[in-house]
Amino acid sequence: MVFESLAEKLQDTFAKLKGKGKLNEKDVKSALREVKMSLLEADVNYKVVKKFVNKVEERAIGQEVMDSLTPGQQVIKIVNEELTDLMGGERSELTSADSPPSIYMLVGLQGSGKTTSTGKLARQFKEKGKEPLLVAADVYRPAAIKQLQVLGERLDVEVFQMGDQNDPVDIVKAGLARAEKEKLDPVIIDTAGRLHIDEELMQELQDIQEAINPTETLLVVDAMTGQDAVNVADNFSEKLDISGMIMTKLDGDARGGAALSIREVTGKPIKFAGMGEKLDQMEPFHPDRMASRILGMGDVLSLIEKAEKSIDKEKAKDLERKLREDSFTFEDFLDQLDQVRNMGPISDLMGMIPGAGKAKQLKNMQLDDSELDRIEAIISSMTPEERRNPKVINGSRRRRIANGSGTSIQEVNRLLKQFKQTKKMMKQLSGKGGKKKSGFNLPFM
Ligand SMILES: Nc1nc2c(ncn2[C@@H]2O[C@H](COP(=O)(O)OP(=O)(O)OP(=O)(O)O)[C@@H](O)[C@H]2O)c(=O)[nH]1
Repeated sequence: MVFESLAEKLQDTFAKLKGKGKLNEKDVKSALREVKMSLLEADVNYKVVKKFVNKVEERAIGQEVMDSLTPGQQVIKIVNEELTDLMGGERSELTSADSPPSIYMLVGLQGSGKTTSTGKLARQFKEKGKEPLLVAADVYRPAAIKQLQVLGERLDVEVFQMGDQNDPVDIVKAGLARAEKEKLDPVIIDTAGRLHIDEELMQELQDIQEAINPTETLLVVDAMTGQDAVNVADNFSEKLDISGMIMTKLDGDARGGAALSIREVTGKPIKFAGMGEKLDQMEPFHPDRMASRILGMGDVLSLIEKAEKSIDKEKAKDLERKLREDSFTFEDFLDQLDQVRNMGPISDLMGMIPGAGKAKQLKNMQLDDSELDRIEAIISSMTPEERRNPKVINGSRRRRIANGSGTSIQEVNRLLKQFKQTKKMMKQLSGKGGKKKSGFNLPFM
C-alpha cells in the first residue's frame, strides 16, 4: 500500500493521543517527537521535517486546541492540514495552451518511468476525446522509440519518430509541424534519459525547450528512490524550466519520503502519481486526499472516481436488483471480483477506505490479490448448481471443491461463510425502507 509503513506509525501515534481525554503540552510534544521520528524514518528530508513539526507544534499548543473537547482530534486535523500544505495544498492541474496544440515535454532520468508516463498521459487525453501525438525524441536508446511505438499501437495514438540519426531539436520541430497539419492535440514528447544528470543532456533539453516553448515541462521522478528523487528534481529544476512533476512508482513506496519532501524542496507541484505499470494506473495528484490516506482517514473521493470509471453501470443496477430480491449468487460474486480487480490492486483500494488500514477484521482477512486468486479458484471449482445454490454444498462437495481449487476445506468453509454474511449484510443495506446504496459494492464490505 502507498505509504504503508509511514501511515501505520503515524496512526499508532495518533491513536494514543486520541485515547487521552485532556491533553497537556507534554503530551503533544511527545506525540510530535514520534511524528518527527516516523517522518525521518520515511526518508523525508531533514529540513522539511523540522519545519513541518515546528509548524504543527506552534498551532497545536495553542489554547484553542488544549481547551477543546477533542484535543486529540484537533491535533490530527492540524497534521492533516499541514501535510496537505506540504504536498502543495491545492491540486495542480495541467495547463493547456491558448491555441492548440498544447505541448507537454517529459524529462527525467533513465528508468524513472518517462516513456510509460507518456503513454499514461496520452491515454487520459484520449479518454477525454482528444487526439494526441507522441513524439519519440530519445535518439540514444533505439529501444525507447520502439517502446513508444508499441504504446502508441496499444492506445491507438499516433507516434512521430525519425529514427535515431537526427537531432532531437529537429525531430521535435518536425513532430510539431505534423501535429499542426493533422490537427493533433496535445503533443507529448518523450525525451532522452541518462543514468545520471550530465551537462550534455541538460543542454539538449534546454535546446528543445528553447526551440518549441512547451506548455509544460514535466519532470518524471521515481518515488522509490527517496531523497535521490528529491536531489534529481532539485538539479533538474535549476537547469530547466520545470512546471511540475509526475511521481511514478508510488504503488511500491511504503515510506513516502520523496512525495512528502519534493514540493517543499523544489517548489514544484506534483501533478500526477504513477500507481502501477499498467497504462490506466496514473492518478491526478491531490495533496489533501494523499494526506488523508496517510492518516488513515481514507480517500473516498478517489475510490468513487475509480469505481465510476471501472464499474459497469448496467451491471451495478442488475446487482442491486439481485441483492434486493436476494438472488445474488456465486456467479455474481465472481463477476464482482472481476470488476474490483479492474480498479487496481486490492491493497491500494484498502488504503482509500477510511480506517481500513487499522481495521483488525480486514487485516485478518489478508485481502491481497492472491487472496482474490484463491477465491476465484474456489468458485471456479464449483458446479453451476453449487454457484447458484450454495446450500447444496455438503461435506463431500466441500472436499471436492478444495481439491479442485488447490485450497483447503477450511478455506472453502471460510468463503461460504463470508458469502452468507455478505449476502446478509447487503440485504440489510439495501433492505426495504433502508438507505439506498451507491451504485457499487465491494463483495467483502
Ligand atoms: N510499479 C510501477 N512501475 C512503473 C511505474 N511507472 C513506470 N514503471 C516501470 O518502470 C520501468 C521503467 O519505465 P520506463 O517508462 O521504461 O522508463 P523511462 O524513464 O522511459 O526509461 P528510459 O526510456 O530508459 O529513459 C518499467 O518497467 C515500467 O513498467 C509506476 O507508476 N509503478
